[in-house]
Amino acid sequence: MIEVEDLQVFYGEGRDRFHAVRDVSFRVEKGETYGLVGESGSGKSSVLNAIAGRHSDWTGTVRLAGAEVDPRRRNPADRQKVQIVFQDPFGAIHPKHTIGGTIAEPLAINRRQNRGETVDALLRQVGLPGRFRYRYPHQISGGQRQRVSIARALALQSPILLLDEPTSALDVSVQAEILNLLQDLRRDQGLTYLMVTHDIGVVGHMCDRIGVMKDGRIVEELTKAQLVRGETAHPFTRELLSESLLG
Ligand SMILES: Nc1ncnc2c1ncn2[C@@H]1O[C@H](COP(=O)(O)OP(=O)(O)OP(=O)(O)O)[C@@H](O)[C@H]1O
Repeated sequence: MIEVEDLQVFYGEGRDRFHAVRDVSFRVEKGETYGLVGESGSGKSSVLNAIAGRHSDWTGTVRLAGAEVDPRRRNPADRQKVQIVFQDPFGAIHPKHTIGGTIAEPLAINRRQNRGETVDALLRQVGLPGRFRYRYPHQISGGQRQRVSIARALALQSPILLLDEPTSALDVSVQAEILNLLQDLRRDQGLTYLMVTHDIGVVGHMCDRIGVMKDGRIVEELTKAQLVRGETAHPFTRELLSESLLG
């Protein structure tokens, strides 16, 4: 579902040009969850934003659901292949729009019919009552807001979700609920996930494989089984895992 080859991501121009991601290649199979982990500034979000079409200064090859996409997503069909769920559900939702309006926005932009029914179905899928469509973001909890972000990301039936630290801004008590919801959705709808996380607990709960990033490169790939057995070849990964476990 996701194939990335020799991805290079840049920021800035001229003398300020910064090469943030170097020679990154990986693939994610349909139905799989692939985690990108690594210290702050290692390039995880840059990879996600390039794949999402949110940052266009990159070279390399990105194939989504079998077809190559260009950095600017000139083909409108490419814009519906991936959706992104952000860390901070409050920042991602317009404070003056109702929940129903927020979820319906991508449907309206894409001129989809039967938007009311679709919003009801999406609320149900993320475990929120239908009456929530009339509420505003400040009237619901952080966990409920993240459910709304997920509902909106599901609206166009994109086969790939990019998850950028989807639970790190939430209370510990609701983190597992959101992770369980994401797992159920992945299973029921055959979705493929690429997620960025700092949290080794989230990796253990969600990821089939991880790519460990350092200084813009993937320095090691591990399956969940290798991770659980501590079979890491790279000293940096061992350090990262022990820090996460301690933290
Ligand atoms: N808009 C930008 N302009 C300039 N440099 C940027 C920009 N965004 C990111 N960078 C730089 O690119 C590098 C990778 O950043 P990125 O946000 O991808 O890392 P990350 O691993 O996701 O970090 P974090 O876990 O803190 O989000 C960093 O050195 C960062 O300073």
